[in-house]
Amino acid sequence: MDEIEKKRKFGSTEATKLPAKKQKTRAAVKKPTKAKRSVTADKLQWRSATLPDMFNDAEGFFGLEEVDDVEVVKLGNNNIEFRVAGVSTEDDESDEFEGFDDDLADKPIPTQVESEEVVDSEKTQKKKPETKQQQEKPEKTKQPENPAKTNQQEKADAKKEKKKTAKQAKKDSELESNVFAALDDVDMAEDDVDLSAWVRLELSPGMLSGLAKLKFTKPTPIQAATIPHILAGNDVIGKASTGSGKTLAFSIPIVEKWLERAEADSSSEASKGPIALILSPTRELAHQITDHIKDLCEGLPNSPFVCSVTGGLSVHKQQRQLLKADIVVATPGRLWEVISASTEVMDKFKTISFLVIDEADRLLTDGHFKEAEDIFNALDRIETNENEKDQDTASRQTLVFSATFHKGLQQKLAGKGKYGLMEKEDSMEYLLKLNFREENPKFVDVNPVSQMAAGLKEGLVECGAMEKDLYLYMLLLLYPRARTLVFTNSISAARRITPMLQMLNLPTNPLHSQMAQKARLRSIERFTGAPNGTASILIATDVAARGLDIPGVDLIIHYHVPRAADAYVHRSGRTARAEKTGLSILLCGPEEVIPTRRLISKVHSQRKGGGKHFFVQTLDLDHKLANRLKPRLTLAKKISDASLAKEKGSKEDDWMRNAAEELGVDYDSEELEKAGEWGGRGRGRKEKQKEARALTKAELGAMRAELRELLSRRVNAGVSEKYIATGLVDMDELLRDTKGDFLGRVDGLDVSSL
Ligand SMILES: Nc1ncnc2c1ncn2[C@@H]1O[C@H](COP(=O)(O)OP(=O)(O)OP(=O)(O)O)[C@@H](O)[C@H]1O
Repeated sequence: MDEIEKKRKFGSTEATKLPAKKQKTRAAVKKPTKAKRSVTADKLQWRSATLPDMFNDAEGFFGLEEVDDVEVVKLGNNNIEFRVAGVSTEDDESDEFEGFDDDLADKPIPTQVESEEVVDSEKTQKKKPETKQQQEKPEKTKQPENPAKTNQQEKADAKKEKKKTAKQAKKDSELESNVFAALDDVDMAEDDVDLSAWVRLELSPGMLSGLAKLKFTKPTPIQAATIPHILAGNDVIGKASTGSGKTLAFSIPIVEKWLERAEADSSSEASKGPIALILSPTRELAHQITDHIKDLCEGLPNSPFVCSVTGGLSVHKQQRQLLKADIVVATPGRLWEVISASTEVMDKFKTISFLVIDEADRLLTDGHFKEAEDIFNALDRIETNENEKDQDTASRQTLVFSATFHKGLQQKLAGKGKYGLMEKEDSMEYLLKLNFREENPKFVDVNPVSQMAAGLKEGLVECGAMEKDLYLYMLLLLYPRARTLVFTNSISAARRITPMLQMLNLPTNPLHSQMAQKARLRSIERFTGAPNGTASILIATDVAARGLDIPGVDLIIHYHVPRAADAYVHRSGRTARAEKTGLSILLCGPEEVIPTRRLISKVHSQRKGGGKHFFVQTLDLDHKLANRLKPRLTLAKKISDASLAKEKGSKEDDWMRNAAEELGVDYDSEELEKAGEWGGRGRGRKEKQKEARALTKAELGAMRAELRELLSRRVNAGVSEKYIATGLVDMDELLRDTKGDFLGRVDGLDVSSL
């Protein structure tokens, strides 16, 4: 950017009037020491411009590129020409860009012909560097003026050449040994990975090297249990806890089959149509699955074209991509929109060998099923047409995966076949909407006892209804180096909590479905971008609950108790993934105690045995400390609420002003309010909003200053002689010596009595 800025500046007319010193330098380099050749813009050495963080170049959106050492010459007819340094034997002093030529700026612009002539003469001078053979060949036509001198010269030249060749050879051999060393490193890295645990699955060598590159030394239990069935051609329903590698459980066999197909059809260049369609309930998850498959295929000599079809790109573009796709990962709504608009695209799907439904219990219920059903029906239709016969069962394989399935699935699916299932109304009737190829899909449940990841610890904090913000703040202080995901049940709560925590100097980002896609990606990026060991907080709704594999999440806080048990399982599953550990804490208000007990008993029902079982530990936070933190929290809340209310108010004002204009009446917000706009339900809240809006800039400024002062003051944590100084102190450290007064006399929640 700097370079470009510099060039732009020099290119302007003011820039031509350089200070005397600069003019002098320019005069010195003006001697043509290095010939330049003309090239087209696409031949220049463009590279991506690094944007300052504030521009947040999500997805390379700005797409800016920069280039160095290029002279831009104005030609006639508004044309410009790019000149770069050609091969030169002269010294390199002129390499530094010294601005545009004064002559060019001051002189009339040359005509097209003149400038072309210049370029041509340069071209002829500089043409290609001579080959070694040409250099060695003596020029027959030219007679030497002084043979003795020429002889000497030739000797010197030959010596120079020999030296140059030796130097080059040395350089080459160094380069070669470096390259081989690097390759050895890669081989070593792959050799180091013991893949014997994968052998039983009989995967191809290409696939094994892909897994070695990912450093996955052994299959996870769900992979070991399902891959052989999928490779054998069975329909599979796979259940395994969150973060247990379900994505690769279906992706490895799909890519294996694609490799087989590609080898068999190596004669044909054109895509035969996709081999697999993978459906996912959210965009983020679809992109994540796509990336995961791409990572797996990275080292393959021949890899499939994986294409995600979600909102965000134009329908036409996605249709074009679908025509050449080998594996399609899609959200149902968008896919249906894209394929139902083109029979050509729709027809491509008759080659599907695998239909995968990830997060099946969510995708086949909720509001998603209508579009998913349209897709299934269309797939059945084109397959039937293709085979020109009525079909009861699909010829494609159906693979269904999730960490949670409705209660009763285990007994009902295991070995009883789908017809047995149909009779039971409370069973997985949504699975029966799928046209399985087999009567008995293989049901694989690798965690029949617990749905929760093995490395997960669960805790609960009981607090007053109005104290949730305070206890959330305390927990965040307690884990000051954690990557924490806080779940709320509503978008408005996520919107409110984010600025409040930001006011308290905590690095917080929001994530909910009313944010634009780019802002969502940016939030996740910022959340994950914080260096390890530093605080990073994401306040999210359940849009982030399913499937997201955000690396290194340490702590989940349920600000609201989730409305359903499966949401609790999936939210908590964003931590303790891939055999790591993590903590999930529920903030439980008085009105949430009964639903919480019900929820925990449901989630841990399989683990229930005789006696007391404390799967969720109650954490007793220090109320004295809470009281000391209250003033800063209250102030932060007031300031952020005021900012939100002002923002909301000005939007409402705009809306009312527009409405009044359309009606042709005068706008008077007071009048309209009196006329009932603020009355009725939620009046108290509206009153508060009104108060918050009424705060002046000066009042807000004073509150900010007070908060700053509070945050800089130390708070006596009541633990030995140590203090909380700012929002970012290691409370773990503080608590290390305590006798349990803070983290508490740990009482378990007795699920056996539920
Ligand atoms: N064989 C393996 N060895 C080590 N890590 C693995 C292996 N397979 C997958 N992983 C890693 O485990 C993590 C979790 O995998 P994945 O996202 O597929 O989990 P999941 O079971 O689909 O979880 P969820 O139910 O939350 O969607 C990923 O980071 C993935 O790269």
